[in-house]
Amino acid sequence: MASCVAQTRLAGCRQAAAPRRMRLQRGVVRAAATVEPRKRPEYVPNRIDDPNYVRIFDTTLRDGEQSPGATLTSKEKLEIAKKLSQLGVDIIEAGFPIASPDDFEAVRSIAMEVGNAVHDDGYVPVICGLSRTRPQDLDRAWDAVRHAKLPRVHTFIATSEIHMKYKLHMTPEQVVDNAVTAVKHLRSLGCTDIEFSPEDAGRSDPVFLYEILAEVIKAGATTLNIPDTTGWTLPHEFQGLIAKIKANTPGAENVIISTHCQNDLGLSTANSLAGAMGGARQIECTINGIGERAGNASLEEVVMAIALRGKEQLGGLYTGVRPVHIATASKMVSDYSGMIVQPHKAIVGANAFAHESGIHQDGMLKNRDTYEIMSPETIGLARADEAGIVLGKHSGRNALDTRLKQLGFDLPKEQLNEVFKRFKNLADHKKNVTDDDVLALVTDEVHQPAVVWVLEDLQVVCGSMGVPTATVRMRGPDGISRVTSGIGTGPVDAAYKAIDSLVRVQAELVDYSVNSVTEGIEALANTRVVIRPSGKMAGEGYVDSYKGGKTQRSFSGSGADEDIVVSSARAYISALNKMIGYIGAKSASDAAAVSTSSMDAAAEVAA
Ligand SMILES: CC(=O)SCCNC(=O)CCNC(=O)[C@H](O)C(C)(C)COP(=O)(O)OP(=O)(O)OC[C@H]1O[C@@H](n2cnc3c(N)ncnc32)[C@H](O)[C@@H]1OP(=O)(O)O
Ligand SMILES: CC(C)C(=O)C(=O)O
Repeated sequence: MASCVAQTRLAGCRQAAAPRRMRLQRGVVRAAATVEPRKRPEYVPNRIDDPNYVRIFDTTLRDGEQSPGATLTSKEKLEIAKKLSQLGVDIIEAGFPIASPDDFEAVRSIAMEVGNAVHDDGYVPVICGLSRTRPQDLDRAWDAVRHAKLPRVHTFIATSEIHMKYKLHMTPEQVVDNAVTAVKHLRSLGCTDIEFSPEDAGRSDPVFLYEILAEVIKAGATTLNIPDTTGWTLPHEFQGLIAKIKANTPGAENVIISTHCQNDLGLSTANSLAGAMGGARQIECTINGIGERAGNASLEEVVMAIALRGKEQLGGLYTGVRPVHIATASKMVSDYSGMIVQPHKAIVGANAFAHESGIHQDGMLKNRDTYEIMSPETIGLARADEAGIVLGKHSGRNALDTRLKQLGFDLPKEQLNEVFKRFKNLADHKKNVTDDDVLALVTDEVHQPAVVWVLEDLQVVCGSMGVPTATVRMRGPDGISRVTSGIGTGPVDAAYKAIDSLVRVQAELVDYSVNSVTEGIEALANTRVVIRPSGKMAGEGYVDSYKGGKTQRSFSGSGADEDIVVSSARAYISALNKMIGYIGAKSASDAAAVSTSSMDAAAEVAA
């Protein structure tokens, strides 16, 4: 017989996730190594003054958001765009403005804010919006990006036989006509940085590609992006395709050729690099490789391959990206999108710098270059002891703040105080507070949607005897704290039932996962949930228009705590807050209905 009582800030009932394999502390021996970006050439849409410079076009916010299950709020998109600017990508594809009012607003605010925040060295990212060839799409896209210092519109139409015949119901002549008219339309609006993509180029007739591309160049396109939309091609084929397009398309020498490689055969990074060897000087990619179906070329893989092997093996290619921000960008995208990074993912996976077996560990202890082709510091994973700061029970605010700044987080005082409080609680139970722990706490405190409901306390009674019961105390939107209880099939279910009865919105749990942040029984638990409106709330207003009006919108949330039930509750409340915030953004009357029912429920409980 077993039973337990778990309380916030008490360690009881902790179902710690499986301890991780032993790993060596990273960066202990080796001095911090950084890959310093070289000065980027001045931005001119259709020309790059250095033949070896490759533009990095990030499409995390557009193709990345097309990942099944990923949904980003406008605020999250803005935060990610700021991070991409810090990372130094040349172009940010911020969204598909015609897709929904939300998407339009997100692209517009990124254009206004990030697209005008010029860095000290004069760099500012180009802000791009995607558009079909339809005039209303083009107008909307231009409207969304035009306030950026460097605005771009990216228009596309499919050119493979199968797409033209079955999807578009157009003849090749109609497709060429649509493409040319679209480019001319953009020119007439005043847009001078125009990207054109022949969708499904990887399966299109190359001769038809030369023809349509020559026509859009004449009409005024400045970048020709060659998408391998279905991830069909092999690296040597894709390299050949790019080289042939450059050689056979009249006017190709006056524009930039770009790659956009999907990952259906796991070849997107290889194909992108092969494309660059074929003469492409823009590579489209996403953080963590997220994207439609199996995803897109992963920015961190492309950038690090060029940084490490560009000089020797890729004819001297280089990019303007600052790899030291890769780790924080990866974490932010994973947290916001709910798309967990697999542990063995190249560059950014949890195991990417972990060494498991004896022979490897022996080699690493003798010389880290035996098994590491890059140091973790290169991508921003500097270790605490490198900086001379060991975070623990006796650390103060200054040490925590300094470490956070080294990790890329400059928190305002209030947020720092909140993180510090939780750091101290953790340090009371955990001997070594690692960077991963600190990052989990920051994510939990800072990367949260606008707070509507706050968890104040939680207690669960569970075990093999009796009914699992949870009691929660939560502060509502009116600032009043209320307490209620719920029963469930297990402690997490009971906690969620109690939360539901206070918040009173109907939501279905679609996905739930828990990971330990570090190894050991005292590890922080990191929970991620995905929820969807259900019951009466599953109506029209909550349908995800971005995904073509066909799927129900979902909301992800994450939470971290030493206590697995508390971490689960925090994740659920974060997703609920996001859902309530979205409802508020969609319709003021709906929002009022939600908060009234939330408050009514709370008042009933209080009474
Ligand atoms: C390869 C890519 O990743 S392309 C980008 C894909 N991204 C997205 O689709 C996400 C955003 N999409 C959406 O929100 C919606 O699909 C919208 C708002 C764009 C359009 O919604 P709807 O008007 O309901 O159209 P729906 O999605 O059902 O069908 C697409 C229509 O666009 C047409 N179309 C597709 N590509 C193009 C193009 N490049 N230029 C012109 N028309 C096109 C299709 O033929 C179809 O037309 P039809 O309705 O006359 O048959
Ligand atoms: C819009 C284009 C570039 C695209 O995403 C694709 O073809 O995969």
